[in-house]
Amino acid sequence: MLTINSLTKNFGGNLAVNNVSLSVESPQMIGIIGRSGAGKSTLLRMINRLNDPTSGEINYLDTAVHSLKGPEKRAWQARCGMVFQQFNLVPRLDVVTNVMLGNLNKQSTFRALFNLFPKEEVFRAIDLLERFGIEEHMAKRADQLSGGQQQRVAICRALMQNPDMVLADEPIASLDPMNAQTTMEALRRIHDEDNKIVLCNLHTLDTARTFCDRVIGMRDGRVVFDGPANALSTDVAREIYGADENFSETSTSTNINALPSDLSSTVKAV
Ligand SMILES: Nc1ncnc2c1ncn2[C@@H]1O[C@H](COP(=O)(O)OP(=O)(O)OP(=O)(O)O)[C@@H](O)[C@H]1O
Repeated sequence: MLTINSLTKNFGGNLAVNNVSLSVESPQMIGIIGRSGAGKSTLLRMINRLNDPTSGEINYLDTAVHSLKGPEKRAWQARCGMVFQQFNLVPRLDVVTNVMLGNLNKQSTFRALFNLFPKEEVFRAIDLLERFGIEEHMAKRADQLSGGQQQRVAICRALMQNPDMVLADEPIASLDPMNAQTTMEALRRIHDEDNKIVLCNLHTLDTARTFCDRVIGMRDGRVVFDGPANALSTDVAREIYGADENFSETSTSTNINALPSDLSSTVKAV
């Protein structure tokens, strides 16, 4: 389905992504892990063409993604739903309008500016909010929601255009453990129920193990591990993170059960 060949991105001498090749043969939930600066975001941003590759190829079915330009490139970007760490919602707009903005490139800016959305789009947005358990907040301003609720709104917005795949760039990095779990469950449902590829940059190993079928480990722009989540041993993690024997997985954890017991019970009680 998705094949990446010798993909490289060079930012003025800084090799952010270095000769990466990988292939996704069927819809999978894939976690990309690695320390800060390993090239995870740049890889995702090349797949949806927010960044142009310096060299290499990205092919999806019969589309040569790496060479798309103009309207074809924008059409491709509509096929990749993006979810960002900071949600990127419009804070003063209500939740349902934020979701409908996911279809912005399919409707005129004039209509969007004046909130003139067709009824079917309003219903579709509400259906998505219902699906992820946030319909009761649909009339609130986006900035009145918690971080986890905002991230689920952002996921609904990404789904509004019925994308072929969802690319999530550190979707839980700003969330507390409870909200991180709900957000990962929502992303997993997109894979399980809609049969879509979900590619998700993550900082935490336990999240990758719990929610992903496959894990890609990046270090210094290269892929240094690509395998099933259950093959992600502590030794492999050390190799990915370039850490020594003092490396502690719990220090990267967002799992409520992996937190110190006093804090864990506080979080569970909320
Ligand atoms: N627009 C840019 N201009 C110049 N250098 C960049 C740009 N974007 C990323 N880089 C550099 O490319 C390298 C990889 O960055 P990238 O953001 O892809 O890593 P990452 O693994 O996603 O890190 P993080 O987890 O901190 O987001 C870093 O050295 C970064 O400074």
